[in-house]
Amino acid sequence: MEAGIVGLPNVGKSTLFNALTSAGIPSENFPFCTIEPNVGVVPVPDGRLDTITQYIPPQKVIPAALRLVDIAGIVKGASEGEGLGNKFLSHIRSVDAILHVVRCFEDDDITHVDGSVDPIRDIEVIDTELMLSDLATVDSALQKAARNAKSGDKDAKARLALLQKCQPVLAEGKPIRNLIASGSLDPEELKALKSFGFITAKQVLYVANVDEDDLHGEGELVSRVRARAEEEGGAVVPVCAKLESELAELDDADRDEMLESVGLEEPALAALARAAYKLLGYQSYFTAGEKEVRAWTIPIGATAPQAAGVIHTDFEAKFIRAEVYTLDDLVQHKEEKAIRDAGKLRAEGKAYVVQDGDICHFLTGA
Ligand SMILES: Nc1ncnc2c1ncn2[C@@H]1O[C@H](COP(=O)(O)OP(=O)(O)OP(=O)(O)O)[C@@H](O)[C@H]1O
Ligand SMILES: [Mg+2]
Repeated sequence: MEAGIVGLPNVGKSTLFNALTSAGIPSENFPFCTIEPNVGVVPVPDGRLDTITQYIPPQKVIPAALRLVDIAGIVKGASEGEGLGNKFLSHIRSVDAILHVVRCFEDDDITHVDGSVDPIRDIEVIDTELMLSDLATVDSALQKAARNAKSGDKDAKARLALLQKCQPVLAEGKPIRNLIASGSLDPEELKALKSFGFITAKQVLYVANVDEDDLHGEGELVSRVRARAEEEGGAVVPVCAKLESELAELDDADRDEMLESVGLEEPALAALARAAYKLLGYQSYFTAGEKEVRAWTIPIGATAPQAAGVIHTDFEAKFIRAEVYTLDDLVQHKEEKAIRDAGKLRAEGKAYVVQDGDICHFLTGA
């Protein structure tokens, strides 16, 4: 899973990225501090991995990973080449989801490019640029599709028809995700849509970058962002990027102490990852053995062969069956052999829909 971080300049994107990835890239109080995009991989915290490793101690534990792309701040006019934004938008065309960092902290020492803190205005500036950028994409794709469709090719005609549905939505100032949410596209069209890399087709998770004294996001500014997210079926996670970056520098014991002293149960990454999973309709299953215990990310509803295909593309086609048990089975019986002896190790076929938290072995053919 890959998420792209967007937002106005100087709102805390790189601070957040650093806190999550411990990458130590520059995050200073001046707009456009980031120029080249930064890519980092963060492990997704999952307490179930700890439970599994209590019973099946492995040589290594591999949590699910979230790839983050931190790009330059986007300003008004970015889609036409203002600021640094335009060129960098291309770096987020392939991500699965957008993390939109919105400034919700008041601090006179930190420059706001528009002079005041106003999260909804800021969101609209970014949304407009993303829509204009998609509109440019749709316009050039339309020309190409129209040329190709002249040959009478069926696929080319379908692409043209799809683009003709997208164009008016964007021209009206609406994101493509509204078109998706309206349910008027069929599965074929939804699949084809991906190939265009529209930024506004992606789900958005708002990261409300809050003051140190509003860590739970109960303030007025965050509630405005929350209302906005609800309107579009998105979600908001309050994060104090500054505090998170301080937490990231500490060792485990000091971190727990600091979390307790500020009244937080966990670093924001855990909540962020959970929200991103939920928004994207993702879940995890596990593989567990002496060599490694590992979490894998799959869409809700994935069948056993599709889940196996995440491990290795060949496994999907070569899938024979899966042996599946649950975390509860493991806690109750303490080892796999006992689970098998108790008749709880289920043999599942191609149609099995993998459930969140399943522990699986896949049997595959040559
Ligand atoms: N929650 C917060 N409270 C107070 N200050 C913050 C908070 N989050 C970030 N800052 C400060 O805001 C400044 C800008 O942060 P950062 O460089 O991460 O922004 P950015 O969005 O990456 O900017 P650019 O688009 O220029 O790359 C830094 O000085 C940082 O310490
Ligand atoms: Mg930055």
